[in-house]
Amino acid sequence: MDAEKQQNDKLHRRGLMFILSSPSGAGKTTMSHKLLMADEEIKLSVSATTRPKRPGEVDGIDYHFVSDAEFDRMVEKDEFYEWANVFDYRYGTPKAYIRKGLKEGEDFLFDIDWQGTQQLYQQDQQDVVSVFILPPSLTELRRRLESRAQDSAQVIDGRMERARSEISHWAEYDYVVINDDVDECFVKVREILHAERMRRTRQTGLIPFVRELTA
Ligand SMILES: Nc1ncnc2c1ncn2[C@@H]1O[C@H](COP(=O)(O)OP(=O)(O)OP(=O)(O)O)[C@@H](O)[C@H]1O
Ligand SMILES: Nc1nc2c(ncn2[C@@H]2O[C@H](COP(=O)(O)O)[C@@H](O)[C@H]2O)c(=O)[nH]1
Repeated sequence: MDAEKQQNDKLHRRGLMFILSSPSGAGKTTMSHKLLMADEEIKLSVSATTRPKRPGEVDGIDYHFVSDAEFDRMVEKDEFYEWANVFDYRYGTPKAYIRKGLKEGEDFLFDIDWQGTQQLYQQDQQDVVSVFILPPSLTELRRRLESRAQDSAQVIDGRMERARSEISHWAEYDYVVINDDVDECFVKVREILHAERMRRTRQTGLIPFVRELTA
């Protein structure tokens, strides 16, 4: 067990909502997978979506793939923390699982767009940490979307058309990182998470700890 884990075990703290956003193809899914592999204390918030499954995606792991009717039902029953229309489909964060985990001090990773980020800020500002990932250039962004080879040319064109407007939201985020080299970008994302966990206001166990320390 490393020193940071020991510290976290000793001092209770509030869970945080760690958001990664970017224009499509800039690399937030790549960063999310690396973070989930490297950090056993953070869990993915699995969104519900009406978009069709891509090759290799697994229901319940990458998304909860739901019908339009099921999404309507979830909206009606107020089961989402936030939801938005993105690229002709609907995406939303189911509420129950996240609320319970946060109360217990768990951290959650969100791969959501700027609309969802704004909604989470409005509801729960103190627990949100947001990171915007920029591509090094739009040429490279298109190259990545094409090399991922999971979307049709028409879908890729649509995502490229929206890239500028997505990027225009960069200044609404707490942190901005450029994903040029995967490993360098990942180190930065991980450092942000580590530092945010140590924020005094999140470490609710500090007061009793210091009291005991100085008794
Ligand atoms: N720094 C990088 N250099 C080169 N390729 C990269 C880099 N980061 C990610 N990629 C590749 O670019 C493609 C798009 O990345 P990824 O799927 O992570 O993007 P995304 O932001 O999650 O997109 P979406 O919003 O469409 O899900 C993938 O094939 C990924 O392997
Ligand atoms: N507001 C939300 N946005 C979400 C959610 N889940 C994913 N997303 C965003 O949608 C686009 C497209 O994702 P893709 O998997 O189809 O490429 C991307 O920007 C995601 O971040 C959500 O629950 N709420």
